[in-house]
Amino acid sequence: MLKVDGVVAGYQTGSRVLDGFSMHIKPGEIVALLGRNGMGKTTFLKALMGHVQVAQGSVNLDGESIKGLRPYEVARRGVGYVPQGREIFPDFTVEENLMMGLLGRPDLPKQIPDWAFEIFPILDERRKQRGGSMSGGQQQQLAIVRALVGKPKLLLLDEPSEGIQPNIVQEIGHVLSRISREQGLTVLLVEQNMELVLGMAQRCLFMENGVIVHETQDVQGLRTNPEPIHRYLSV
Ligand SMILES: Nc1ncnc2c1ncn2[C@@H]1O[C@H](COP(=O)(O)OP(=O)(O)OP(=O)(O)O)[C@@H](O)[C@H]1O
Repeated sequence: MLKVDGVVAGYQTGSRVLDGFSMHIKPGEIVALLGRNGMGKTTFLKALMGHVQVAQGSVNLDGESIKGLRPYEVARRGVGYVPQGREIFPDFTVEENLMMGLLGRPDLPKQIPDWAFEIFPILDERRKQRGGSMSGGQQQQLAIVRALVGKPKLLLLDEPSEGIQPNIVQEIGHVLSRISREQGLTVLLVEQNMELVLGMAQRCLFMENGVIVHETQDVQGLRTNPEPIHRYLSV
């Protein structure tokens, strides 16, 4: 469903944070993208979304190029993005934040669907509460549901566990795995928390200096043979 070939991208002209980056994801798959700080994981998600310009290479979603599209156009093609740090609107209520998730999808009804409040029940209890007054974990749940109300077929998550208590991390993992299983949602997860990765991912890609350097299909095998984790993630 997503096929990326030879992507070169960076922040200044000529910079190659992504240096010929290639990967693919099958429909309904949950793939983790792993690597040390500064290797280009966030840059890749930004390049997919159109926040960072792709200088070379191709980016195809369901056989159609999304390279060079603006972020709102990428969202309309069915890509949801939960950025690092969540970036919810702190002065808006839970409901208002969720409405923002519908803004990019003029084809959908301008009403938050009931199911949005069933994904994480805490959001139903806190409908009228300001996003900024909630815990980090609740804000992350809000950011995820805000992306889901736009009905993405591919969800990009950038370090969703960062700064969040373990029980909420676990709940997020369970919920997204279930949605993927039941509804065929494809997920690309950038994450440092190996418990979340091992609990969710069906395939792991290890990234170094702007390219994928290793792939493992046997995610559970990383528990008994963590050598790639040590090699590509330890500092
Ligand atoms: N806005 C920016 N302007 C210029 N350079 C940037 C910018 N954002 C990131 N970089 C640089 O691009 C490189 C890759 O950063 P990126 O954030 O993609 O790494 P990462 O693998 O996601 O790591 P982290 O876990 O620290 O977020 C780093 O060298 C970083 O300094």
